[in-house]
Amino acid sequence: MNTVPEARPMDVVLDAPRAAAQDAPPIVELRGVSRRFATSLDFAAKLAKRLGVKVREDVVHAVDGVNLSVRKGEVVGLVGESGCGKSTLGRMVAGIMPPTDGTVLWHGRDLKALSGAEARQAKLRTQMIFQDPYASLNPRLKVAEIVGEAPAFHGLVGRGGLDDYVDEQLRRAGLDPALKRRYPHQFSGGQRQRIGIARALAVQPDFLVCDEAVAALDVSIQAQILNLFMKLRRELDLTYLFISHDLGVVEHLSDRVVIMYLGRVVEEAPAEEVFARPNHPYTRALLAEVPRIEARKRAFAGVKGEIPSPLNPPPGCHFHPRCPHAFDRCRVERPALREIAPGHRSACHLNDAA
Ligand SMILES: Nc1ncnc2c1ncn2[C@@H]1O[C@H](COP(=O)(O)OP(=O)(O)OP(=O)(O)O)[C@@H](O)[C@H]1O
Repeated sequence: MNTVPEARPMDVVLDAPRAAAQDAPPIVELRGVSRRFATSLDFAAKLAKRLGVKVREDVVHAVDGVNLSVRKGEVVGLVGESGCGKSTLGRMVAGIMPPTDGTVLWHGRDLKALSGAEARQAKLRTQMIFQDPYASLNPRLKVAEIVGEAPAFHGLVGRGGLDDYVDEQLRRAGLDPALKRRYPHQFSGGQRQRIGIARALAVQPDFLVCDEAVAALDVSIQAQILNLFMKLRRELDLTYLFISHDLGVVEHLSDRVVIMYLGRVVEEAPAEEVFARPNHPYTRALLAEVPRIEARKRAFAGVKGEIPSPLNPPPGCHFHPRCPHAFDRCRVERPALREIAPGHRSACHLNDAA
């Protein structure tokens, strides 16, 4: 395939500014948010259900009673093993998936209570960037159409100014506007991610939810895209929820890190604090004996055993079957996420025993 070479080789040093955002108002706040999914029934079970026969439907507890806020100007890193509910939580934060229980507040207002126009505003101002940009780029549209479609539709720019507007977004995302008549398949993976970012920027968001946004890219390209996110943060005053299974990525980028395990938040703290003084046994296991330089490759090397199925999560503390410190209480009682130091919360019964 004839791809265009990477347009802007960049210095791969990550330089996330750790802005003090503790006092800023939350852009999004989740209060006691849960999301369950009924597993899909096979044909016979569906038929039986339709005929009024009681059919046992299994329920996946993807997200279970999460409180989380993302403040204006923050970069929040959300980390956990595959299947722990990160993407589901990200979609609820972005307002594109409603919770089964709990409330999502956007700039202090219940998302469900917004008028049609306000809900559209909320959707535009919060944009999601996904792992596989190619899957969400229409292969039949040229880059200029992909980037220009939404701002034109929403009246953010007049037809006369659209061409220049698209060029500006492409430049911001590190792409040469001269390439805008090309199709997505003519670009490399990193450049496609830049097209996805230009498309998101084109609707003038203030909040980006990045779901494994660099996971599919080579390490050197990952660093370029991460640098781009941080540059955009400085230029456009953006706020980020950065979802990743990769502790290395999150460490470099985040002001605050939230660790999830089987649908629940088990620890959250300023990034330096999580890496210097991890409290929860799960967080400590994640970080255990992971030499900094190797963190990318061995993000979860320290955690023994498999993550249990969210179809049937263990009672009490979900982590107890894998926890070397578990005692009786852990097997029956859900630990509350409580403050153990300023801005540092952990959900572990060991903190009460201490
Ligand atoms: N639409 C859905 N229908 C049924 N189950 C779902 C649906 N979406 C997610 N799940 C289940 O919810 C759980 C959490 O999934 P989610 O994708 O949020 O986790 P994740 O931490 O983002 O994992 P990964 O990094 O592998 O994407 C998983 O068990 C998943 O199979």
